[in-house]
Amino acid sequence: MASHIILPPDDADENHHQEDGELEEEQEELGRDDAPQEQPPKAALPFSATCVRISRDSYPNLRALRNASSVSLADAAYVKISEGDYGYVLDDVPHLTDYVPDIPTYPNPLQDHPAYSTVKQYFVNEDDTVPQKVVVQKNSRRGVHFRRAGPRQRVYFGPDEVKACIVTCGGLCPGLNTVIRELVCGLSHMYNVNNIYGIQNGYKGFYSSNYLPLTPKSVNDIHKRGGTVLGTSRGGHDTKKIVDNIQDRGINQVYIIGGDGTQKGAYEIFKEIRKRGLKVSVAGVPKTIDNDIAIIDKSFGFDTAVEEAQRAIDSAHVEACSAENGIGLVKLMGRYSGFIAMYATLASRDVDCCLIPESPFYMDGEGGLLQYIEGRLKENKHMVIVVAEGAGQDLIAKSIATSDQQDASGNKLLLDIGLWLTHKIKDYFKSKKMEMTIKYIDPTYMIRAIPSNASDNVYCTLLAHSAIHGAMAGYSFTVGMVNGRHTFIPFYRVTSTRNKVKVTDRMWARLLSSTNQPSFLSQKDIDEASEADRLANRPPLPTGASHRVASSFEQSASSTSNGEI
Ligand SMILES: Nc1ncnc2c1ncn2[C@@H]1O[C@H](COP(=O)(O)OP(=O)(O)O)[C@@H](O)[C@H]1O
Ligand SMILES: O=P(O)(O)OC[C@H]1O[C@](O)(COP(=O)(O)O)[C@@H](O)[C@@H]1O
Ligand SMILES: [Mg+2]
Repeated sequence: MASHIILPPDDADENHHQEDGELEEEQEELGRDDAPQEQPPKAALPFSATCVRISRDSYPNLRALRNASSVSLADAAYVKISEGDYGYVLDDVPHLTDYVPDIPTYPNPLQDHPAYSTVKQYFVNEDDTVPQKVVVQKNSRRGVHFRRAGPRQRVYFGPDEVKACIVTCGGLCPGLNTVIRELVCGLSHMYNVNNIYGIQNGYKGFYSSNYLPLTPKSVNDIHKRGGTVLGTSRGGHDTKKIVDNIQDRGINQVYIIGGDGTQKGAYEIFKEIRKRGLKVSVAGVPKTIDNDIAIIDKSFGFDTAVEEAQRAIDSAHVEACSAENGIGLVKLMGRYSGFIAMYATLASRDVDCCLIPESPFYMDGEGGLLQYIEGRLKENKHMVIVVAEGAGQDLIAKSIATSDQQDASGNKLLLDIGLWLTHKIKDYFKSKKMEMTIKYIDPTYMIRAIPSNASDNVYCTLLAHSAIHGAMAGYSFTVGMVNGRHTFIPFYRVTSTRNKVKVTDRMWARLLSSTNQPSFLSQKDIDEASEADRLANRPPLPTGASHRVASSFEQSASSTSNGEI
């Protein structure tokens, strides 16, 4: 592998626009290791001593990488990249040794753990990385890789040294308690850590509440409950106060569970810790019910939420079928991304129309939603509509006065698209003098305030363990599954973009073909999508795609974004 590179902030191009995503079988067996080791002394540099500062202009790949992930000028200083043969790029995560000199290392206590003694090749090779894109052609460059998660042979914290804390922030999500439980049990059982604290009610709990001591006993049953035993909140991120408290209380591992906003907060905390030269690992565990965090395959709790959303859709279907010209309308979570609505629709097969924020639609006239509903009722006598809460906000704004209110985290407060649609549909059929009934179901928090299902529970366990292994090994990162492998992802990567349903990808096409709804895309929209695809070096959409585009989208290139295959 070639030299490490940290992109310097001083040559960053501020105005540049975007141009352009189980451990054992492959591992080398790594032997036992018993003695603590001193690191070779390093000069105290502002950046990693193992890193070479280079001019970004001389590295077109790095420029593309930086542009592709929208790294801000300030954050360019923290980007840590290595290049290898055939276009291999490692988008690496920060390590304690980047800024703290002479840290001793210790043998990983797992090597003496009876439960793990049966595992032949337990430790991950330090050089293991995971590709962001797994679909390649013969001449493809190897592309961006992330450091593989998993236990390292040597750790950067001594047996009694660790003082860890756990915080949950943002909205609820099934599985939060499982992650908390597995962080506590994993730290305790795998690394013999006894000092673990819970921060109460989100970021503000760092400086405004007592820290709760957590033990495997105190968290034993919590995975069976929804919510978070620690409490959560939006707002309250004060970097200086938070890091002051981390420093004053001697915390050296910070586990932060939360969504895109929370991971941005984790990044700010990491930067302040680094500025102060503290020996503290920051590990983010991404949480989002909307599945909108970039890079990762899927967020924990998402499957559970989709399963619960099914129940609402089933009820809507029963109501719709039992009335003459019955419409069942279900509103599901999804502020900016319609993954829950899309997957619930695909899973249900009872849905006639799914509306998401990524796919603008219109109500009136030829090809509009009202005409489609009328046709569907005449044909089938009932229909089910699923709408993501962030869909159609532009339409509501046109018809009623709106204000730009925000929640404590700065998220725009949405208008109720479900109620608005209900009134519009009723008015339309009244004007047509056509009998119909509409039943509006809004399960809101019911899909996220539940315990996680079996597969999410296992997923949460693996995420928690990966976070622990990474923190013990001295890294700061967001943990995430990429192409089925657990990885350490740089904070800036998961916070610089939001994952969205791509309406020009196959998954949305599958949905269109399963509901048979109009795509609401004009030829202009399709042309623009084709151009975007072309710019991203993907095969363009076939020309001549028309109003119903499902079948033509089937031929478009496969995506590497999460949730779409
Ligand atoms: N850009 C940011 N910098 C620092 N903290 C942030 C930022 N955005 C959000 N936060 C904090 O992260 C926490 C959760 O954010 P929020 O957006 O509400 O939820 P989520 O993490 O689920 O996306 C809040 O305490 C909020 O103050
Ligand atoms: O009412 P709250 O608690 O702010 O949460 C509601 C919002 O949170 C969300 O669930 C998104 O939160 P995530 O960060 O978990 O993706 C939205 O779908 C929803 O609008
Ligand atoms: Mg969010």
